[in-house]
Amino acid sequence: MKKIMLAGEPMGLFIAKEEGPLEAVSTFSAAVAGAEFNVAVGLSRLGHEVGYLTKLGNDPLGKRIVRLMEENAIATDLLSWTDDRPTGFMLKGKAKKGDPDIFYFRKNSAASTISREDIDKIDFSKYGILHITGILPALSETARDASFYLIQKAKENRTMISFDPNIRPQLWPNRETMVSIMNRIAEQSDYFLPGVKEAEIMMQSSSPEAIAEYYLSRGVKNVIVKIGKDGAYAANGKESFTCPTYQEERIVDTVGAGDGFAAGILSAVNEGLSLIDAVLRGNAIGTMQLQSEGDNEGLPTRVKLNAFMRTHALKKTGGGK
Ligand SMILES: Nc1ncnc2c1ncn2[C@@H]1O[C@H](COP(=O)(O)OP(=O)(O)OP(=O)(O)O)[C@@H](O)[C@H]1O
Ligand SMILES: O=C(O)C(=O)C[C@H](O)[C@H](O)CO
Repeated sequence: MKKIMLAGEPMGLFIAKEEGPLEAVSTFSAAVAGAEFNVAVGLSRLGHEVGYLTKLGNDPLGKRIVRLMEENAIATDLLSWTDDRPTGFMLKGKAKKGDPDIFYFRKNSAASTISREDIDKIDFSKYGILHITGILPALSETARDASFYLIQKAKENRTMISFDPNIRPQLWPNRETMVSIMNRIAEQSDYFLPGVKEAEIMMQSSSPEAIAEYYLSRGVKNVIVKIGKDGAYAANGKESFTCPTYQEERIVDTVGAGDGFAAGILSAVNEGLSLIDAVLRGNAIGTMQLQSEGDNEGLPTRVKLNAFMRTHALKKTGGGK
């Protein structure tokens, strides 16, 4: 099996220990966030070799992130350091229900300086899949240029491209630029993994079938639309189906479910599993991730994943997210 490459920004994460507005919280616990970081952790826990292209500030948060990468067996050879910029961080609230409040401190961060020079030294022949999200191109002009350069290099080396839009409007100058860049990247992907609400922002339909048809007709090989508690809809031009997700015991924090889902899909693709088995695994890990507070602590080892899939029933569908 080839390695999987992730590219993006890991951040310090401070999670509120009590409910209420972020400015009133008195106790936070420290962890690490980052959409691509979460996917890297998920893949590595399942035994896949992962490389993570990023840039860290030479500061305590950067050191915390690299320590967590090492603890999770994520290769650090694509990582670089800078003394001039800080590692970004974010605050996350504790929600009674639904998505928690978040606030970023990441403008001009170390990772926002990722550029072509960081990519030129990579030997793409070792990597079977490149996974990126819509966060990297939102970080800065150089990071946006680097995102397209990564895609170009991946294509030249026949490395498959997986793209999760992870739409973060607060990081973009305006909606029009965001949608146009997202669509330019999506159309070049082999695996496109939007949430149904994200796809609606990108192509104005909330019908999973219409979303898949739209991107397949533009050359995407596999479209897998995440539909929250209704699981996911997948299509690749040969087959299409809706796959229910698993019954959860309790939802602790909704953040990171999509990243867990991506780890499930990419691990299965790298292992040569069928589309339906990939989506079942994506659904299982997405559901497992909902049941823990951090953005990546709920991501399972293979033993835990197999036990979860064996002992949990599939949910009955209906009623949207
Ligand atoms: N309420 C739920 N019950 C069971 N499984 C869920 C629930 N919500 C999400 N999931 C699982 O997690 C997957 C990803 O969740 P979702 O559709 O919310 O993706 P997303 O919008 O990318 O998430 P996020 O960006 O918040 O991480 C779903 O496809 C599903 O398998
Ligand atoms: O919101 C972001 O930019 C992050 O990368 C932090 C979180 O870990 C991520 O949103 C989870 O998908």
